[in-house]
Amino acid sequence: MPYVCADYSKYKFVNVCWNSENGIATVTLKRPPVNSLTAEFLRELSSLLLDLEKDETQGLIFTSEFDEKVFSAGLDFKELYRPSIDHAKEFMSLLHSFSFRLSCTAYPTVAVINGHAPAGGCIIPLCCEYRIGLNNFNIGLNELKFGILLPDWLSSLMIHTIGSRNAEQAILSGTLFSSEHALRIGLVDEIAPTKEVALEKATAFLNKAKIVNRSLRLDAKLHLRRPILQEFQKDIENELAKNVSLLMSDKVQQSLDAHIKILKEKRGN
Ligand SMILES: CCCCC/C=C\C/C=C\C/C=C/C(=O)SCCNC(=O)CCNC(=O)[C@H](O)C(C)(C)COP(=O)(O)OP(=O)(O)OC[C@H]1O[C@@H](n2cnc3c(N)ncnc32)[C@H](O)[C@@H]1OP(=O)(O)O
Repeated sequence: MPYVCADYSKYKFVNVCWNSENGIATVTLKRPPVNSLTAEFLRELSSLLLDLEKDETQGLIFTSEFDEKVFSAGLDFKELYRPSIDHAKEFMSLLHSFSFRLSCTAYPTVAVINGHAPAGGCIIPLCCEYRIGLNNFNIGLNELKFGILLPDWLSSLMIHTIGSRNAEQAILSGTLFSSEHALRIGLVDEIAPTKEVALEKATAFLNKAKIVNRSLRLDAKLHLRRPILQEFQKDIENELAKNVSLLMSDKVQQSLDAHIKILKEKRGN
């Protein structure tokens, strides 16, 4: 029977509920207000994956504390506006390593998407093996709309999930899909009426995975995900440098500035 060694209470931006009967960890993202990804958050998430691996977790469910509002708003605009070059490099490297690690975990993974998941907010769900959405949320890689070229590994995750034709149309048009549309194109696997039902469905998916030998399953997962994993590992230094220079470019910085202003105006700040 699995047992917990790591001290999960040390984490600031996630709540980990580890079920010692079935070895399933439910990880609730709770970085207010919208679970946007900062370097500190990514560092924490990466360290969490290592702890879960050491504890021989049998399955992982990601969900958000901000139920029916937002799963994750993607990369943190405010942190990425006029960063130092060192911070930009560190951020891109953390984003890359966390996404890679989540894509090839030894244990099965599910995202319960209980709120909006635009742009980088879709990264965790796409790295997971299975996605369950609630109604009335938007999800998609809409980066091109605000002048951000996706890293190859991220396009590749989308292609793996919804197929090349759908991915081409989705990425090139920068579409944010409603939950019903996301279900039709396979961006989510199921829709649930409530978070509780979604968590039950997630557990059912993870229980199904248990009937397969763990190490055989991992071999098969790595084989089936080889095209994505190759994109992650391809020319890493060059890819990271490309993303850093895109982030530091005037065009992207102006776009971030405009977005921050739009969000401020929306709140009447
Ligand atoms: C930029 C990177 C370039 C480098 C390229 C290299 C690699 C790229 C790899 C991946 C690309 C990914 C890019 C991204 O993810 S960019 C971020 C895209 N995200 C968005 O466009 C979402 C913007 N937010 C929203 O649409 C809405 O906030 C929401 C998520 C739908 C929630 O709406 P709601 O009405 O519930 O809340 P508010 O809008 O009032 O917001 C509340 C609060 O949150 C702040 N906030 C929202 N989004 C972000 C964010 N992404 N980063 C930081 N802060 C955010 C908002 O400002 C409000 O703050 P306040 O202080 O006013 O309370």
